[in-house]
Amino acid sequence: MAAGPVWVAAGACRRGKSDTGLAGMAPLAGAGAVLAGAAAVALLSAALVLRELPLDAVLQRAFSLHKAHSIKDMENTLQLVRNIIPPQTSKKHKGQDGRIGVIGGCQEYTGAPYFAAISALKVGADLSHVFCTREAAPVIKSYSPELIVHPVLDSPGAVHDVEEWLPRLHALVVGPGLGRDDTLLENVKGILEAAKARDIPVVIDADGLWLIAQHPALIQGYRKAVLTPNHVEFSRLSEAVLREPGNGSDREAVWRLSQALGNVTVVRKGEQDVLSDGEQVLECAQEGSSRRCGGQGDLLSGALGVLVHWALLAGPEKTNGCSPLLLAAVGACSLTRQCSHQAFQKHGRSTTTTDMIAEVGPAFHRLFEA
Ligand SMILES: NC(=O)C1=CN([C@@H]2O[C@H](COP(=O)(O)OP(=O)(O)OC[C@H]3O[C@@H](n4cnc5c(N)ncnc54)[C@H](OP(=O)(O)O)[C@@H]3O)[C@@H](O)[C@H]2O)[C@@H](O)CC1
Ligand SMILES: Nc1ncnc2c1ncn2[C@@H]1O[C@H](COP(=O)(O)OP(=O)(O)OP(=O)(O)O)[C@@H](O)[C@H]1O
Ligand SMILES: [Mg+2]
Repeated sequence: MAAGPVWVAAGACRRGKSDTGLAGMAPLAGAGAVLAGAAAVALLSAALVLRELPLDAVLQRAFSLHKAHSIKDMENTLQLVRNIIPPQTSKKHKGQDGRIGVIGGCQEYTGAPYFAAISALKVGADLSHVFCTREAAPVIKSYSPELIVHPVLDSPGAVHDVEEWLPRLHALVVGPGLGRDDTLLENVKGILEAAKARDIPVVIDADGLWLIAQHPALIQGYRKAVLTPNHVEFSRLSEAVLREPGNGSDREAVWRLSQALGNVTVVRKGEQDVLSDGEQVLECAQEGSSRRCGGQGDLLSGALGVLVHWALLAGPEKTNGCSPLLLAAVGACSLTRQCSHQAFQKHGRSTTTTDMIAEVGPAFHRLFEA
């Protein structure tokens, strides 16, 4: 089996809540690691409840206590990601493995929504829709016959036009190539409200995060939302929500932002990805590449849209009580970095996101099926 992601986990995944916020341990391999992880999280939870230790001291202790077990946790976490992947059988019909909608695509940016939507298909969704502006539609359609492209995002009835499709969609990816036009952002506000009303999970990235920084209440407390900020987007969000610049590379800042947003899952991308649902903090340092071409975050957001659907569908017995969105984010982060790593080995300095998307199949197999 390929070396999995290098994880430093504040605590292994756990089964539901009890009075300490922890409950029965995962009956999985590496139980020792799970116990250590649980101890770390219990320590964190207890300290937070008692407010006796400053959080950073608790986090440091949690992480140091846990470092020794991170390999076991890493295997444990990766196994949990594998658990949520639906089997491929002849008994399924088109759409059952996922129908994903990407909300984004405007005159300036047509690549980002394409990258997100095609990545969702390559990960294993059956159908991938893009809801973009009228002028972006023919361009995105020209990239790929596999995508179903709706030129509605700047129409007067944009919210209604998208809302009509929501009953047929399992998850939305909001923001790739959206741009910051006020009318479009206003339409996306309505689309987010409609998605929440239907309990549809949403991945929010790129200019979708620009919108959230202006109106955090849009997703406050919506635990089926995952935010995927890069460094700059994280600072904007942290400034808007916590009134502090937020050093995105430290775990506490990510944990705080998730907490402040009501346990919305936050994935702060970077040299290491830091992930938190406001209860646990995970880090992914899966070897990626030193190539920083645009579009890699779009690959991640598209992959995440599918994995979120699968994780929620799998149910707690498969996720062992771990947050399904956090697990899905772990999977998407490690997959994106593995794609980057594999593509860079072949193309070096000339690697593009298109090359990375071509690696989704082999990278997925290597991480989750081999
Ligand atoms: N082919 C396409 O269609 C693509 C379209 N895309 C779409 O573009 C839209 C805007 O996206 P964006 O990422 O440029 O965001 P934005 O906040 O304007 O950046 C402002 C400043 O932040 C910095 N900076 C940027 N990234 C950083 C990072 N990772 N880590 C650290 N710093 C970073 C950098 O600052 P500088 O280096 O200039 O000082 C930059 O100038 C969005 O809708 C997206 O989906 C992209 O997905 C790519 C492919
Ligand atoms: N310094 C780094 N070293 C290794 N991997 C990195 C580094 N910075 C980011 N990554 C990885 O690159 C991917 C995209 O992260 P990035 O911060 O570029 O997102 P983004 O700016 O939203 O990308 P996009 O251009 O699609 O908008 C993620 O998988 C992240 O883990
Ligand atoms: Mg981005």
